[in-house]
Amino acid sequence: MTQTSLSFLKGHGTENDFVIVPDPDNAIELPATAVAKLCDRRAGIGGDGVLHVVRSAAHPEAKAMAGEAEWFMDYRNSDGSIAEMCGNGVRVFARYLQYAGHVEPGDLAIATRGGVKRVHLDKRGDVTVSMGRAEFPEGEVTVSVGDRSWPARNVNMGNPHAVAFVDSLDDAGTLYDAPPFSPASAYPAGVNVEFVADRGPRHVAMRVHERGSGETRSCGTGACAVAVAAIRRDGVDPAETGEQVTYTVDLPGGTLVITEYPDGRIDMTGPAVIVGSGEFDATWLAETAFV
Ligand SMILES: N[C@@H](CCC[C@H](N)C(=O)O)C(=O)O
Repeated sequence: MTQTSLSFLKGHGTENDFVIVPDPDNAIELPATAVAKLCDRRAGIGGDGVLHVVRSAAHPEAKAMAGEAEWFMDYRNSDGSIAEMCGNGVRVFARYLQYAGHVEPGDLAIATRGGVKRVHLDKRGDVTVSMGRAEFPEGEVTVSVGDRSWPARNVNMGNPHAVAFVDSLDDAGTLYDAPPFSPASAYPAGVNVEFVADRGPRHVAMRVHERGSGETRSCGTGACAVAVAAIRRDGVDPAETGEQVTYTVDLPGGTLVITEYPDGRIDMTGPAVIVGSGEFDATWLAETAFV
């Protein structure tokens, strides 16, 4: 069925920005070309990705989670590719549910491809997400910029990350292109690459090149990957010390606070903002070929 009217919202979390498309009954499909057009900053609304808001019961990938979480975050990168998880996206998604009157501030659960995420929504300002546990797949990885290379920590936060500690964030260069990594077989489905510099005790700064979106001003899963990599580098792994540990992660678009607990659970706290809302023009919509 061709879509003749559709509304959208625009939101961001530490300037990782999203086009939000409410579609409770999962009535539209989002081909990669349509997502890329929505995210185009000149010919579309513009964003690092799309948050397609669907009731879990109405989406084949989320049905099994419907008993636990009413809403499913169907996340897409700006090139139209599908990702397992988006940490900033899930905070903005929660803020949207409040904005639309679907939930009250407090505790809620959101279904994602990375499983059900528990969220605590302050009335305004911050949202905390329980991000689950990091995994550290085996294997040495190297990332490069020009003729310089760094060893990178392989971290999986539901989605893949390569975390490289550098002296200066300028070492990452322009980040127009995805930094090459080796071995080439390390990330068959691509990877998000983080460059990290120290700012003080338990305080780091990072830049990220996101799979499917390019350099963004923030990445929530990336900030978690960076924090757990820094925690292990600094020898304060909560599983060993028995103490929870909190790191502050500065990104170009703001600051995220990450806590890891002795059982490996990770909480991420940061802002989530709804900027505004609108209706797509019917002609633009028809040309954009939503299915
Ligand atoms: N910006 C997101 C991550 C989005 C997905 C990522 N680009 C991928 O393909 O894995 C975040 O805030 O976590």
